[in-house]
Amino acid sequence: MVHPQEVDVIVAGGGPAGCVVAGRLAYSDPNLKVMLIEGGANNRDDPWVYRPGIFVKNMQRDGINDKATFYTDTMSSSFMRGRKSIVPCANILGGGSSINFQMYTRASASDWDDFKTDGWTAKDLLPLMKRLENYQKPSNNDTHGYDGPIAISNGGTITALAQDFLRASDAIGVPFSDDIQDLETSHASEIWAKYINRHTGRRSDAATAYVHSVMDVQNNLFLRTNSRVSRVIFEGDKAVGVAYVPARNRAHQGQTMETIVKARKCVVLSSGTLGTPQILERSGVGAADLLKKMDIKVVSDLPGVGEQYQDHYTTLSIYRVSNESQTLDDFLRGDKDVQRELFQEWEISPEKARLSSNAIDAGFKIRPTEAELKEMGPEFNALWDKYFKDKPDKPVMFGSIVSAAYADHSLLPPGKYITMFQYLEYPASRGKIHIASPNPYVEPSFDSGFMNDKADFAPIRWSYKKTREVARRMDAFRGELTSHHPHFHPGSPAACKDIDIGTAKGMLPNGFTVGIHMGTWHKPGDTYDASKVHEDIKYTEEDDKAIDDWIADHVETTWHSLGTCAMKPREEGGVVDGRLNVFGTKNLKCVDLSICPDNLGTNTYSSALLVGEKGADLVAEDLGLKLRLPHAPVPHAPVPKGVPATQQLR
Ligand SMILES: Cc1cc2nc3c(=O)[nH]c(=O)nc-3n(C[C@H](O)[C@H](O)[C@H](O)COP(=O)(O)OP(=O)(O)OC[C@H]3O[C@@H](n4cnc5c(N)ncnc54)[C@H](O)[C@@H]3O)c2cc1C
Repeated sequence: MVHPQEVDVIVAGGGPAGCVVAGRLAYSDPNLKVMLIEGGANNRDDPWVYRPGIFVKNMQRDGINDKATFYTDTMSSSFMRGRKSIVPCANILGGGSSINFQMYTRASASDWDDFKTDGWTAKDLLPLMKRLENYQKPSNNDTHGYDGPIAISNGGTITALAQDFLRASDAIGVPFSDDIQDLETSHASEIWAKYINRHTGRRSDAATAYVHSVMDVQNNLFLRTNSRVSRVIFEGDKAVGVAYVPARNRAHQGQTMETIVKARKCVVLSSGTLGTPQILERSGVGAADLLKKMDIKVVSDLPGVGEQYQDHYTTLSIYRVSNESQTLDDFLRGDKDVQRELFQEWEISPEKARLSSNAIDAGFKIRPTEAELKEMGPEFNALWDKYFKDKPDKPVMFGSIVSAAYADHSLLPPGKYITMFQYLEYPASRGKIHIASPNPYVEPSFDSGFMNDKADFAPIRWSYKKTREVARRMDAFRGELTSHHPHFHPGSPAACKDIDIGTAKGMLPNGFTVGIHMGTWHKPGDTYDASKVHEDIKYTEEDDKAIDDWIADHVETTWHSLGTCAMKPREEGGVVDGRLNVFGTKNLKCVDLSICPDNLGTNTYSSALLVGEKGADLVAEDLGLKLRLPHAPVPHAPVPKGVPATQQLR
């Protein structure tokens, strides 16, 4: 199909939010011409996207993987002991939803209320939260939806390790709940849901749900992939179109080859937290000082563009588990027989296959007790008083278990592993991103800001200890993989102990070196006794320092970027108003997670979809349209029944 040079609405960026806006608007009126322009490739029916269990492959940085863009800190950071952080972002249609880990959580009600913007309270947004979901789990509350395009389920299998984790979490005071994504619970564990359709075993990505579904039944949604939007075209302060360039600048000796498409009604920027501010700045919307230095004509002086970058912070610790445990390690390591078996299983019965899962089957949200708070130091306590104390629905940390090592297996000893992820949900640290040139191919200047507020160390330190106590209490626990833990002094009682001797001998029964003794180098742990009553490990100040150094050396993105084009008053550094209009412009909206003025305690796919749904409503209102519900049938997925699932046996 030849693409028109003029449409009604242009959506720049095909992540979750952009897919929702483009798909909802196009479906609402077959006469409305909508163009979605995405920098990455089309994800349609890509088996490396839709098979859930292979998601880690999307994080390979081998020069071939172009499903992600890897943003690297421009300067090394003294807060991370001279290190630079790397934040991978999606570069494919569907955005993060095509490559993410598929973990389903939702923000707390107070997170939305804290936006302090009309129309954006949790109560206002609840109908939209429901509208997007095809919730396929049993539920104990009425906050979920059953007729939407995005499937949420427990996936094909849940490992016994997840049950082991839940039991051990209970033993340290984190109770089990059926559903902690009820917008209120902040201290409990659950079987962690996934963006996987339980009937098809496929990933539930936003492009398949909102865009391919409409393109299958209508011809007014024009999709342009591998095309990077370089800038918005303005007539005065009115957005009238965009210019885009080929995603890879291989032709024409580095010259930019722009194509212009006109938008009769409006332009929506949805290029994500790290993409959208760059487009704005290249278009003349940003801090006037910065733009003038680059000879960019100022359309609207908005110093908040690209500022207040936020994320969640991940540390991970890896543990040995028994040889009998069901983990994905052999599959991930590249064992051909295991890979063949698992891929075949997925082809034959995806509804119950091991690959119809992300192997992240359980997790928790936690808040500290009074006693724990006392140990967390003045910086965090000041933050607690300001941010958490009066908001009982806000968790401080998330923890989850992966039934495998989330690591490069070529660097690990043989064996079976679990990974404990620790996620800081509301960091106080802030970063920023700004263009370094008007040229869309030049890398921006990026400061992740990770750990630049000291208050962020204590909760991560606390949650490392918590998840370690959980791991030690699991029946399957067989030691700590010392390379993936803090380097405690070898004489400290807190020092990590690697694989237990029984597990080592079971794994390498003919090994002559198994169990040899050489001082601190080789000292296999005692045989593990699962029936033992555990005492919490006691940490000294020196131990805590070792944990903080480890945090500085290893803390990373949770891939949950937000906040660089905040929805707040212009005089407070805001970029968009409550209707997502960019201040000082006309017919231009930002609709993605860049608009969040504050953090959201959740894995952010649900929030990106929600911002997309809200954005779709706002544009529809502007254009005098009414959205058509339910949405077009999702390809490959059975039509939702619109009723809550029961605990069906398969
Ligand atoms: C590796 C990874 C793992 C994650 N795991 C989870 C998880 O398990 N659960 C969860 O809830 N969330 C997870 N997330 C987060 C979630 O996917 C994101 O929060 C969500 O995708 C953000 O949506 P968005 O629409 O704001 O932007 P994005 O998803 O970033 O989409 C932006 C889109 O715009 C495109 N783009 C950028 N610049 C341009 C340009 N100039 N022109 C045209 N197109 C452009 C990009 O290619 C991308 O497709 C993960 C994210 C990643 C990257």
